[in-house]
Amino acid sequence: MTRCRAVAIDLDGTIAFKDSRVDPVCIEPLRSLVREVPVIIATGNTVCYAMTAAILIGVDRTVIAENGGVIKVGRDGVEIVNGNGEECRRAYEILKDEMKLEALDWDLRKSDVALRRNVSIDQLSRRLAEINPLLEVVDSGLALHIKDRRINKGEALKVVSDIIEVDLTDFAAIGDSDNDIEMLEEVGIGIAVGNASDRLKAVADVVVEGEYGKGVVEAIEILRG
Ligand SMILES: O=C(O)COP(=O)(O)O
Ligand SMILES: [Mg+2]
Repeated sequence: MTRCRAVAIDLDGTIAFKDSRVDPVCIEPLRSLVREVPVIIATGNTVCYAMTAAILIGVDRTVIAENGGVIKVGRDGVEIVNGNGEECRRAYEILKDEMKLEALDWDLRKSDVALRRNVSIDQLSRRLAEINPLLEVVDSGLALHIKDRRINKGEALKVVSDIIEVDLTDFAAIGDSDNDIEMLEEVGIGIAVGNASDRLKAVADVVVEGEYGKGVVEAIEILRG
């Protein structure tokens, strides 16, 4: 028995190391958990990446991608795209030469713009505010993301919670970075892994000692009570 009715889990920096290789220690525990409750990947990465990861890891095939900008409900189900992708791309085009920005997965993204982490987030945030105050930058630890301020993993989780008919207060969420803040704030139990950012640890209900997959294993043990 688990203390929650569903789990939302971040991918990079949580299930996977910083170089994107999955930490194998958490795979069997996740496969065992998904036999009890839905386990939903919520990532800043693209939707095709999220879906492939979900299938290979063996968790739920409803996924949240692009920091909540894309929700895919089952492998062959509907895809919900939110956020002002056009404005994000416009801001990138304006700033790319000036700030030497390098876009990642440009052709695969439908909502936000992901960037290599080679620029100062403060500087980029300041310039972005001048161009379009409705946009913001968030750091996933893997990439910087230019995104619509209204979009985040927490908002997307509200949509998923309606679809799967599980209250947000009955969800647990596990993550490592600033792009997980809203998700951890929205749910009943927010858990930060040991390698999490200070800002995420500050909003978490529980901070586990283990890093990456070991942290996920510890979080699952806590959820089992
Ligand atoms: O920035 C990304 O693409 C991935 O980030 P996340 O899986 O840790 O949310
Ligand atoms: Mg992460």
